[in-house]
Order: sequence, then structure tokens, then C-alpha cells
Amino acid sequence: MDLLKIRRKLHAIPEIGFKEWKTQAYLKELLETMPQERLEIVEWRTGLAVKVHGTDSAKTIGWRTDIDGLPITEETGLPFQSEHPGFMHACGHDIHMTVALGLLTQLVQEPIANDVVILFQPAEEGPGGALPFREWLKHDQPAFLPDQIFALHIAPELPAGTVATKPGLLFANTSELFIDLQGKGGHAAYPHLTEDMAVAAASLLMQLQTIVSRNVNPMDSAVLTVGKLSAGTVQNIIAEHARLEGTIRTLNLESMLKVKKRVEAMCRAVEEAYNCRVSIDYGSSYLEVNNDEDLAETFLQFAESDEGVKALRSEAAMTGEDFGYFTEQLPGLMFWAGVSSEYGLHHAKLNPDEAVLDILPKFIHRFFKTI
Ligand SMILES: CC(=O)N[C@@H](CCC[C@H](N)C(=O)O)C(=O)O
Repeated sequence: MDLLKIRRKLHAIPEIGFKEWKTQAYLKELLETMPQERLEIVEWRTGLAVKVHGTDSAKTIGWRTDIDGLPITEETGLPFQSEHPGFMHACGHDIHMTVALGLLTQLVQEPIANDVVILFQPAEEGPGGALPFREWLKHDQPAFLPDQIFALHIAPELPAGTVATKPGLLFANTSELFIDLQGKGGHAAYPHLTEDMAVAAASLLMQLQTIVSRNVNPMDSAVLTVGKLSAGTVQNIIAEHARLEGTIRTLNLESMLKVKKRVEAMCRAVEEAYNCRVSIDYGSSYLEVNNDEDLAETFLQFAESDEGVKALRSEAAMTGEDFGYFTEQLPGLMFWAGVSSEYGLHHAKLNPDEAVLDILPKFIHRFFKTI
């Protein structure tokens, strides 16, 4: 398989969660070109599960890749940039998928003893494909449910060829946050006859920023980011509607509940102060990613002794990943894979170094042979 060509094709067709139809069709087309003797393939919504039978299997090892893109307009100017206006693989899932395909190729060419199941999972960026995929595997396709599971995420800030992880907590709990404010708008010249939702939203946004600094134990950690704030229609009408869109990140569920309680209290206070209605929708939430302690040590020791990569021990991050629903029930490990990009995840100019396509599939194949 020409991994470079495949990555560029996948990069050009980003699709958001549970709409990855073209991506799925292309993945299926590629799978059909492979020798089929060892392969078993099942479809789940816009995803796929592919089993590669081993030569003398004692267990099933899982590899999960996410397949969705983001609603971001690409600004890389690359010749193979997104053909879908307003959408981009700005979180590296095109690289993730290509690494998974490279691993599949390796496994087909040189099978290992154990069975390997590769999960092409939709909707990581939202609303979350891991939980329903896991449940479907458990109840409808138990032969495809792995005994242990691995995944990677690209790390733009690390050099290509680096892999980094840690035992225990790697990624945070997340909850999306959507807040709508509704009041009485009106003429810009008559503010005393209205309730200005632009002002109410601005005030709420500033109050929300005190939750992490004033309500979360300083020895704990949390993030509350409002990534989008919108209000009103034109310059001389007082806004009757405003909306805040954000995300909450914590290191444990207790802190998540505490942050949400404070958000709710502040929204009630804004209702009172600005004589309006405020509604909260928490959208989708993900569990923290907890790496299995033994798998993490085994992986790090292997990577430290492997000549193809450089291993690092990393810190936990406030990123979210629905891979946490796999590590909730299966021993699992996620690691960062460096891709040397000047621009980071979720940036319109993210440009991962494609050299990793030659490094990572072979490295994972070598690792899978040893476990
Ligand atoms: C790796 C990564 O960037 N993951 C996303 C997951 C987003 C979950 C959800 N849409 C939310 O914003 O809470 C991230 O933003 O960390």
C-alpha cells in the first residue's frame, strides 16, 4: 500500500462524526485490495472492525483509530488540502487511519501469533463513537472485542519518531458546554426597555472564568474554555439571544460535578440579574483515559530499547478522548506520537510530518509481536 497517497486522499475528504461515509467507502475499497485469507471485516455505522487472524492465537489485541474530521476551514495551502469546504483533518485522524492501514498491511504480510482487531471508530471529536462501538462489539460481535487495546494520538509539538506516554491517567474527563440566553431585545437607542443578552453573556463568560481559579482545589486541575460566543443580529439591535459554546476538563468526576454545579449557580444568578432565561446543555462527555500500569511499563520499556523510535515519559494532558470508554473496561494504552508540526491540534495550519507513516506501523508491528 502506498501510505503517502492514502493519507493524502484521506486528508482531502474529512467528514464529521457519524457522517464518515466517503471515508468508510474508501477504507473498504483499500481493504478489498488486500489478501483476504486472514481478514474478517464487519461494519458498524460509519466505522469498521477488521480482524487479522494470527498464526497461533492466545488472545486478541486491539488497535483503535478514530476516523472523523473537524468543522475547521483548512489553511495549509497543501496541494492535497481538504476538498470539503469548512472541514479539515485538524486533529490528525487521517494520519491515525493511515498508520492503522499500515499496521494492517504489516500484519497481513507477516502475521503475528495473536489475533489483532483494528477498530476504525467514528465520531471521536463528538458526539463520541467509542462508547456505542464498545457496547455493540460486546453485545453483537463479541469475537471482535479485544482482550487489550492500544491507540495513538499525534503530538505536533514532539519530533517525528518520538512516542510518549505514562502509566495511569493520560487524558482528562470532558464535558461539552452549551449555554443559551434568551431575553427581550429591542432598539439600540432604548436599552432601558430591553434585557441585553450580549451584556448578560459577556458577564456570564467572565464569571465562568472564576470557577477554575476560585472553586477548584488548586492542587487539583480543571479547564473551562468557551471557544465560541455569539449574540444578536446587527449593530443597532439589542440582542435577544446569546450563546456560549465550550468545554469543561477535569482530572476526576468529582471535580466535573463541582464545576457543573458552579456553572448552574452562575446561570441562575444571571437569570435573576438580567431578567432572562438561561438553559444549559452539556452535549457529550468523555471519560478520562487511564492507561493500564503494566501495559504502559511494557510499552515504554519496549520503546526505549527499540531503534526505530525515541521514547519519552509524558505528563497527563487536559485533552479529551473517548478512547477512555475502552480503557474503562479493557486494559488499554494510548500514546502520543510526535509529528513535528509548527501548528498544533485543532489548528487550520496543522501539518504533520508524513515521515511517521514509515516509522509507526512497523514499530507497532514489532511491539505486537512481543506481547
Ligand atoms: C484529542 C482531542 O483533541 N480531543 C478532543 C475531544 C473533544 C471532546 C468534546 N467535543 C469536547 O470538546 O469536550 C479535545 O478537544 O480534547
